[in-house]
Amino acid sequence: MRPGAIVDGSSGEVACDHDHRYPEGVALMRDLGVDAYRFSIGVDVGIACNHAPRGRRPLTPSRRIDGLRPFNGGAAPIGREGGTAGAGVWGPGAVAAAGALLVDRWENRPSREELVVPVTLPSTVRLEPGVGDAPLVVVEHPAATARVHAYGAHVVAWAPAGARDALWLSPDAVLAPGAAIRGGIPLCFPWFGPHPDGAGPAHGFARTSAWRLVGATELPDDEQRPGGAILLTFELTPADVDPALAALWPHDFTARTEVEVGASLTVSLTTTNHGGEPADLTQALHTYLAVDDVRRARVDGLDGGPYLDKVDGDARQVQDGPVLFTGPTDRVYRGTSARLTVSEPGGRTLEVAKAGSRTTVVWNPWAEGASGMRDVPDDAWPRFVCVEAANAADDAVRLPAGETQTLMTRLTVL
Ligand SMILES: O=P(O)(O)OC[C@H]1O[C@H](O)[C@H](O)[C@@H](O)[C@@H]1O
Repeated sequence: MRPGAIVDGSSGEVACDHDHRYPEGVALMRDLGVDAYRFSIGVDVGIACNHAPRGRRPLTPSRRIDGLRPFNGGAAPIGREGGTAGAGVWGPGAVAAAGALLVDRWENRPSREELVVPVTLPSTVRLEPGVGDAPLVVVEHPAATARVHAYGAHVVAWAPAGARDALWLSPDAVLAPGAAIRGGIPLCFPWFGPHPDGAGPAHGFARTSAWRLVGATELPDDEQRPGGAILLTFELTPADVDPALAALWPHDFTARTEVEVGASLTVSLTTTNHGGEPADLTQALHTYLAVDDVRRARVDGLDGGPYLDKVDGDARQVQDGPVLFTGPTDRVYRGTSARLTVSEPGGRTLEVAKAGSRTTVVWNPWAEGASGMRDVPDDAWPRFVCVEAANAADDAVRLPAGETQTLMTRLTVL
């Protein structure tokens, strides 16, 4: 379309954006006096809107749409259990109910205040502008400093007192809604790697969703935590997730991320399945460890472990000795539970401990892989190695209805 041909400057670039523009759409329908509207409604909308997810305001009874069903009948009501998604021709009552639903969804969208539930921040914690409306939580505690984005519940920096940062964050990391932050500890959830049907983005929706900060607490100096620590807690429910992405994993869940900032950094991801069916998931705490030069680094603790070699067509291999880096490395070690160390000659040693994890992923893209990544400078790939506590591939998790599961990793500079 010729630029400038439309008076208000619109172009054909966005042909249909109902998801973002539904308030205008509903208003337009009202102005036009239409009495029927053909559309489809997804289970995720039913889940997100027809009951109050934990931590969110309940819908007012007049706006609930229990029993909403297509005119042609046959589809079950969309209720708390999920029900049946349907498409059909809807009558005036349904249009009014759907309009109310859309308005409710809009009115119930997380506000800046909801993304920071009123928690009393310890004096060593402050909020700074982060990504979109989701703040950056800055911790400056005598035991350690850290920076954690509520967007993705993503730790981007952690340095124990007197030490340099143990995590690598790309200087070209994109900090914008919709983008995954390159570096730190991205949370890969509820799937790791490509979406099982190829329908969604890599590594799930957790890393591109705005989590709610629901707690910031000072933990005492004791034997377990010398020097004390700060515990940050973030939560995510389907209502916090872009509905198009939430629909790709249609389960009613609460995910809770706890970040303990102290002499060690502990990150845990706890998932509760509130639905009536088991939920299948894969996941990773995709830790980018800072190293001086990955070509001189070694990972100990995986000797003898079977792995899938993703740079060799998922060939099944067995680790012999420490992991050394001589080219693109992308390995999924199976059945691992041991503590690992990452070290360099004359450099520091990082310990990576974990719990609730059967898989360890070790990754570095090397020059050829990094050259295709716009958020990694060409000369930056030697500066990190990813050692990821995960449950993936053959170690996927089936979370039964009503149950809770936790994946945890703990970093310590030795
Ligand atoms: O670029 P991303 O989507 O963040 O993924 C980065 C990497 O994550 C994991 O380590 C996978 O095993 C790799 O195959 C993938 O390339």
